[in-house]
Amino acid sequence: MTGSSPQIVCDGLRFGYDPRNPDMHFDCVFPAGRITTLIGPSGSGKSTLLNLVAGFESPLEGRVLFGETDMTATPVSDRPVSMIFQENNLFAHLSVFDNVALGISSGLRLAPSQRATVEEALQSVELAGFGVRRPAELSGGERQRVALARVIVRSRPVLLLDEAFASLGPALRRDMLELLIRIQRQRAMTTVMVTHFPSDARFAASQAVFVSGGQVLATGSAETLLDPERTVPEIRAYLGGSGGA
Ligand SMILES: Nc1ncnc2c1ncn2[C@@H]1O[C@H](COP(=O)(O)OP(=O)(O)OP(=O)(O)O)[C@@H](O)[C@H]1O
Repeated sequence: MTGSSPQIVCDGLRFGYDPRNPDMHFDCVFPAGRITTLIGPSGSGKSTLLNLVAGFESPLEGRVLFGETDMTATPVSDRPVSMIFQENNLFAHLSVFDNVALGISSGLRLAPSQRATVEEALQSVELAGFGVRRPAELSGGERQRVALARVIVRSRPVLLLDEAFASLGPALRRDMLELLIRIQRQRAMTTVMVTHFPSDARFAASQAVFVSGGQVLATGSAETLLDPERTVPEIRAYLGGSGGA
């Protein structure tokens, strides 16, 4: 793998939570340096696919490739990935500053220049001065911004988001997506974003992967795949009458 962000290939992945019944089968490509949205009905396997890419789950067959590198057997901690979940991204007993600093040093031993890096990251997510607080003293949106600040200092080339902003209201979700886009563009991270909001997917993503029944049913440009007028019947049905506001 080169220093730049890798294309991610899920090549013939077979998986089942019951290994005797590998009922999921994923083949797809997440283009290098782009934001891809992973959409599909509830229970279709989106989080499972994301967890296979992150390394939290292991396929029974197939390979996960980051660029030319086969990551299939690589432990989560050794994959060049940052991940943000809907909740519980932060350690409750640590300050906001330390939660971000963990992205640089798991032992929280930081050189002065690294402490400055943490402060800069907090500033860039508009949380300057919040470093001394505990996560419980923040709003849900602020907690997710701390998680984004940690993504900034970790500086990994791959970013995975599993419904990261789902519990926030529409205006705040849009603000968070704008922040995400800004951070993603600065580093050209290969980004995969699971969301249940087609409008969020259309706003942030250039590519889309549609998962249904444990399989990838369609991939392509987000603009086309998420347009009820131009997409395939399965996605039109998923988007519903309103076109998926
Ligand atoms: N840890 C687990 N053990 C057993 N089955 C699981 C586990 N996690 C998920 N599943 C099952 O695997 C299937 C896919 O789940 P997954 O969470 O990947 O779907 P999803 O598309 O992300 O759903 P949602 O949009 O509701 O979050 C579902 O049938 C789910 O019940």
